[in-house]
Amino acid sequence: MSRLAIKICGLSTADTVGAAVRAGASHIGFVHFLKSPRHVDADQIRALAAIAPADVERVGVVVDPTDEMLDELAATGALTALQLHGKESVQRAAAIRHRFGLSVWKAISVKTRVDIDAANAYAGAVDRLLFDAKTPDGAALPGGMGLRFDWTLLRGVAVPGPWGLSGGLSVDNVAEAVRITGAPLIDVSSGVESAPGIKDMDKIATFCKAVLQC
Ligand SMILES: O=C(O)c1ccccc1NCC(=O)[C@H](O)[C@H](O)COP(=O)(O)O
Repeated sequence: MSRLAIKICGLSTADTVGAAVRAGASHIGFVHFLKSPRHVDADQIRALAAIAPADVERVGVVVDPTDEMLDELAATGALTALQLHGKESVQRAAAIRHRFGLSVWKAISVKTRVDIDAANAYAGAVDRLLFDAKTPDGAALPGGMGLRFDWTLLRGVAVPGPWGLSGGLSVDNVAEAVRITGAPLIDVSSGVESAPGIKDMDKIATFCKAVLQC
């Protein structure tokens, strides 16, 4: 079985980028969303991304971004992928992929099987689907809330193309999540923090170790 990919999301310091890389993360994520406690601006993303070796994918997380915002991020030359974490339509996702020439991920907010099925519409329009827990109406953030969904909804589902699992993962539950879903990529944020927006280097190390043992 091939090694699972790991994305540590919401990094905002050089130390924690280093910790993620040393622990074996294949992807590092930078949240560019002002309301998030993990928000980093374009200059910070440029500096943080430069710390990682070239073979580590650098994912910019955005929510219903404007082209101007994406122009600024793309101009950093720091990102290999954009993760669309808002209500972007299939057409908007495809247009972003075409315009910016970066790999495009679409986060799919999941509560029921209907949400999983709706992801099929993005087949061919994006490079990866990321199944994440749907946050409640009125929640402060559309992701990074430490919420999980019913992983059995993904059991036996033929996802069209590369995908990943996200939402409420931690060292205590990630092996079960992988066993149930068979996810090829695991994404985590709150589960490796000591407080919202504060990544914990030890938690990053133990989480990655647990994933790599799956
Ligand atoms: O993390 C954020 O603050 C965030 C804000 C706005 C949109 C998306 C955000 N995070 C996206 C991620 O990829 C998270 O890793 C994912 O939602 C899982 O988060 P968690 O449940 O905390 O592990």
